[in-house]
Amino acid sequence: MNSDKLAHHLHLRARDVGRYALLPSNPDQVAPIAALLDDPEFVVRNREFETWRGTADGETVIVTSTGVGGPSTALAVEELAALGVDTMIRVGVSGSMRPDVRNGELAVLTAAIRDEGTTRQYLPVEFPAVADLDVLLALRRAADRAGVPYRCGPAHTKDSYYGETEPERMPLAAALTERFESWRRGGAVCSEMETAAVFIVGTVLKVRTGGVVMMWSQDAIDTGTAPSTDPLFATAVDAVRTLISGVAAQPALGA
Ligand SMILES: O=P(O)(O)O[C@H]1O[C@H](CO)[C@@H](O)[C@H]1O
Ligand SMILES: O=c1cc[nH]c(=O)[nH]1
Repeated sequence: MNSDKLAHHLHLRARDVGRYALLPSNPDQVAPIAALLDDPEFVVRNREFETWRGTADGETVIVTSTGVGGPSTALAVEELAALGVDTMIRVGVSGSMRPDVRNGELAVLTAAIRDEGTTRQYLPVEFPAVADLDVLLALRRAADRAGVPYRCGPAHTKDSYYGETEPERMPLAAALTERFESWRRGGAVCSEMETAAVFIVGTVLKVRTGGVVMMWSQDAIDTGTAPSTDPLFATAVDAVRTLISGVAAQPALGA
């Protein structure tokens, strides 16, 4: 993309970004994540897309919010890739799908169940939504170093938050419950709303993607007692630093 051309939704230009992006969905999480980089600075905000920039080992890293769900996430990944970003990590919060997970554990995401609509406009649903191996390994290393409990596995990505958290009040209650149980029995770790879009759009555009989320219990969400996201943010930034330090050995897909 011409460095002067303004990305339609993100309001970024190619000169604003580098190769690396961290992607929370929540704009409120952008500044605290950027604060863990060197020389953080606000860049721009348009709609739900707020961007800050910092550096790690002298490399530019941006933090951009994607908004909730597949449609806005897909266009963020599209516009960032067009600007030259080739490595993107989803950072967020999810519900847990395993009874033995404690509130506040992290999930390093190997893949995503495409229980949403956006990615079906990119690839047939049989195509797997998977993380890039180098990004995945950097995230797992960072989670180890953070010293917090974590799981690795697939996320369930859906379009309807309340269809997941309150399926009983939906006309499709029986089907939703049965499908959710099948994801759980198949080994899904957590449920959230963006990872499938990050992985599939990233695959199509040949950029490296990964994801890490903190799992909050429904009770913690309902009572406003959710644990601090500090270990989540530290893990994501540490993973980017690892990728940057090994950058020569890890070319982007298709490079
Ligand atoms: O906390 P974030 O990262 O926004 O993630 C989860 O929370 C939102 C729903 O409340 C969805 O975006 C879901 O993916
Ligand atoms: O259960 C949850 C919690 C957070 N975000 C989700 O999408 N689901």
